[in-house]
Amino acid sequence: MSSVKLEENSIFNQLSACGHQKVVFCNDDYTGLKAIIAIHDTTLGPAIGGTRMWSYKTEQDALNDVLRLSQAMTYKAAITGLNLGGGKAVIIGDSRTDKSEAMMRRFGRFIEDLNGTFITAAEVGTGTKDMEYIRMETEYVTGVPESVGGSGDPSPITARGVFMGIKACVKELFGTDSLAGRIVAVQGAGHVGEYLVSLLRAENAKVYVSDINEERLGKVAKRYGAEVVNNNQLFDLDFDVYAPCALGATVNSETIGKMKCSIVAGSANNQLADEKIDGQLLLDKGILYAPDYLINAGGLINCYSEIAGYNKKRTMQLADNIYEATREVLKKSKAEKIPTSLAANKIAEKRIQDIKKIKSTY
Ligand SMILES: NC(=O)c1ccc[n+]([C@@H]2O[C@H](COP(=O)([O-])OP(=O)(O)OC[C@H]3O[C@@H](n4cnc5c(N)ncnc54)[C@H](O)[C@@H]3O)[C@@H](O)[C@H]2O)c1
Repeated sequence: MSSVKLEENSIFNQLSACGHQKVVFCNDDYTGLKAIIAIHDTTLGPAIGGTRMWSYKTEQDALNDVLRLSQAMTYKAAITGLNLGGGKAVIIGDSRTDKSEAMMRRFGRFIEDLNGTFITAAEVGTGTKDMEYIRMETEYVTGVPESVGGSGDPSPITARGVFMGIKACVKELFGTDSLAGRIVAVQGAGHVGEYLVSLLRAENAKVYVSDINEERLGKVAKRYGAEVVNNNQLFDLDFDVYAPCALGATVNSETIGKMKCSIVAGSANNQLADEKIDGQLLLDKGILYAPDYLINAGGLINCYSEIAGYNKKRTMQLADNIYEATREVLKKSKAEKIPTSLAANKIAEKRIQDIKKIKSTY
């Protein structure tokens, strides 16, 4: 324990509060690059996480965001059984006007300096083209286009993981994981939503689908034989599974009050508006919630596969493992009478502690 006295709002205190290992501030006046790379935990392997480019109002906002997001990546990798740690990067700026090839390549050189302890991918405000620029300066980047040896669109893998999460919940409640005759409401007919609808329909589930993009909604519904429903009236309907595949925070005290379903399982990030309050509300109401960061881990699995040498069959297998991982979370939640979100966090933390212990021997 250090005897150094730190100011109340010191960065070191902030790092200690969430257990971060390292934060790197990257500055380059020529390209205008101002980035922060946060490495949360590398017990399980190199820290992986996307690079977000955003017009943060203050440096502190950027730091808060990168610390929060990198910690979440540690949990996601741990619970999915991947040998990866958690990290994240943010670039401060407007991705539409401030980005350039030189800036992204300079950022790639900062990543290279970290010698493989941090691997990045595309996130909000960055895309495959940016990853290609970063790749020119470092090999520690994933999510480059298929044409240059990458793994391409992760959405089919993400949908597969969500499908497995739904099946695990259905098994828990109904004793069989067959979806034939079950009713699933998919909110959001985008990349993941469309693949999910196709998997559900292939197993003869009845599917309601909603989206604010009418054209896309109509196309997806027609292609797979799903029923279009009004997004605002979704919770008036009776269905077994609510699959949020559009926005976060759609599971909150108001919507939980209206829900008639018995399962919540979808791809959207941060589905619970307040993890503690809403996790408990769902538990009290007897609604099974498949933690979002577990069942939407397909994107991360895709990146992992890219690092290990892409193999489609192996990648699908890893996504299928989400079934057993979800079963384990549900079992723990039931045994300890705790929300599934908390059960998932505990399982992730235990895996990290266990591996830390075995690595401590010479
Ligand atoms: N693509 C992936 O591999 C992946 C991985 C992990 C998590 N996710 C998360 O899953 C969700 C869906 O991702 P995606 O790649 O399919 O995105 P997408 O942008 O392709 O699709 C989102 C869809 O939701 C619709 N939508 C937006 N607001 C809506 C609203 N209020 N009500 C209903 N529909 C609405 C949009 O019109 C769009 O069709 C996002 O939250 C994303 O962060 C995606």
